[in-house]
Amino acid sequence: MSQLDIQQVLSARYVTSQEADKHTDQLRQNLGLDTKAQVARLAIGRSLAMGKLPDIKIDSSGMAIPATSLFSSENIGAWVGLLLTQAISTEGPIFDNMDGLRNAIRAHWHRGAIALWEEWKSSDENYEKFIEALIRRSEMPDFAGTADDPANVDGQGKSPVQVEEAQDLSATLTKALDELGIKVQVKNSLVGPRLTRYRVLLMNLADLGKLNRSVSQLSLALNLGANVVAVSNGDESKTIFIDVPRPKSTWTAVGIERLQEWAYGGTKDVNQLALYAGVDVTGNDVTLDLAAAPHLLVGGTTGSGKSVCLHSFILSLLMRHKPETLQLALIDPKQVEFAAYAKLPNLYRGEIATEIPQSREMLTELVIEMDTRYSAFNKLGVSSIGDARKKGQNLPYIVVFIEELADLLMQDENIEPLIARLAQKARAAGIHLVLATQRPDAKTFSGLIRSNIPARVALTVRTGSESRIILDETGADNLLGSGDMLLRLPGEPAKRAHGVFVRLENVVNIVSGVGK
Ligand SMILES: Nc1ncnc2c1ncn2[C@@H]1O[C@H](COP(=O)(O)OP(=O)(O)OP(=O)(O)O)[C@@H](O)[C@H]1O
Repeated sequence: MSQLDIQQVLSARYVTSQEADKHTDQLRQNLGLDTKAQVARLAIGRSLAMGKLPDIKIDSSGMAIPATSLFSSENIGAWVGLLLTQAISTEGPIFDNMDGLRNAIRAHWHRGAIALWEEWKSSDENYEKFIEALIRRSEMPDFAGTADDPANVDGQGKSPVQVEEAQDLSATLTKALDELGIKVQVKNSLVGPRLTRYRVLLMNLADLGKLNRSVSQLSLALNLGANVVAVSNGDESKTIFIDVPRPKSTWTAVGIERLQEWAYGGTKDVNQLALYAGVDVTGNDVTLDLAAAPHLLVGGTTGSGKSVCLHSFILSLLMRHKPETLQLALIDPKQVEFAAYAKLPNLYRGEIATEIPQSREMLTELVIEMDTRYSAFNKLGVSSIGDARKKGQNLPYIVVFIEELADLLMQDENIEPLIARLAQKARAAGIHLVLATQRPDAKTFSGLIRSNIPARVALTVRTGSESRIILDETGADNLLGSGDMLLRLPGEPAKRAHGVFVRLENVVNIVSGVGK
């Protein structure tokens, strides 16, 4: 039975972390708000939209705010209700006593304040841009639905499977296009995991240009955010595909079973580093070979699904390789994301680098490893890991995952040359990089690193210019969040994929089987 008593809830003070305290004050000043409680409410609201709370301990050495200032006595019931509903719907820690409530408020305040502060910085500290990004999020299709719910995951790994029935918009689409002066006939439609693909016959081919210019109006006419509808060439002359996003309650999440089916079902070619990105608009597998790529940047705003995407890449490799053919070098300045891999038998140096000096040492050692491999190749008369393997030299691939590139580059100027060197030269030595950042800006991703990391994954970003930094084109600013991504490989057009929803228990399960 719940031990929450409204009088107790109302008379309590709620304490935040030191970091959230600092950002709350910074945001109050920068946004010109009167009280820290206003920022705290914004932060808690922001965090409520970000999915399950991570299971980490958060300090309580920040400021305390009385309940009546934090929420007001009229609204506190609604806030507690929201916190509880979010905990239940994300399968987060459910609370029924004062300590649980205090922890939930502290965790949301902490996570939301950090997210808002990051978003403020990514908006170039420009008030309009910041507010525009916040509003744009709320204009996206209804994400408050249940796609993260296991019920939406197709246990057989087959897709598409609908949860709530998807609405057929053929008539609305035809009418909206007619109003834009474009006559069409919808031939049929296919309900994909998150979007419905309408196969449309253009009555007059000359209207194609007009249609491409009217995507934004068409999106708005369908009551969606600007530009979220995508138009592409169809499979017959005069036919085009119009992909229309649906409300989240009709999405089919891509479950771990889908990744396992691919990993265990396909050929285990040890000369490939196959990564499973997810499924495309119509539900087919989207994959890439990192060995050919040869290095990858994963960029996206906070909460867009970067960490989940990195887990799906790491698990793809672990499921197809044995420790003898693969080592993982993990660098995680955020300190928590890779913790579940700490006991992997094929962890490079047997540790996860979470501190800057440790990360620099690991990267230095990787450069030495690369040079040592090239000397060995010279002696063997070969020039790549593949040829060395043919001559019996069985070196493992080393894949380096860096969770938050910007943190490393900003905190130690000696790190950039090491990453640049690996990006330039490590490929033939069998060392590959996967770099993630939530700050896709020119400072983080420029120069030698940029020109030597040709494969890119963009999850949702705030602006077209952030999308261009990652992909060299816009588009990621109109993605749907929650692991929706654009994958761009050298010389190929960008492909859309909806990522695998990997949960912590999936990681723990798969990691426990490695090497057995
Ligand atoms: N493929 C997916 N399918 C469904 N939901 C997803 C998927 N990927 C991510 N999500 C949802 O988005 C939330 C945030 O994902 P994730 O933690 O990976 O974001 P992030 O970009 O790493 O954020 P941060 O930079 O703040 O760590 C998840 O908790 C989950 O609810």
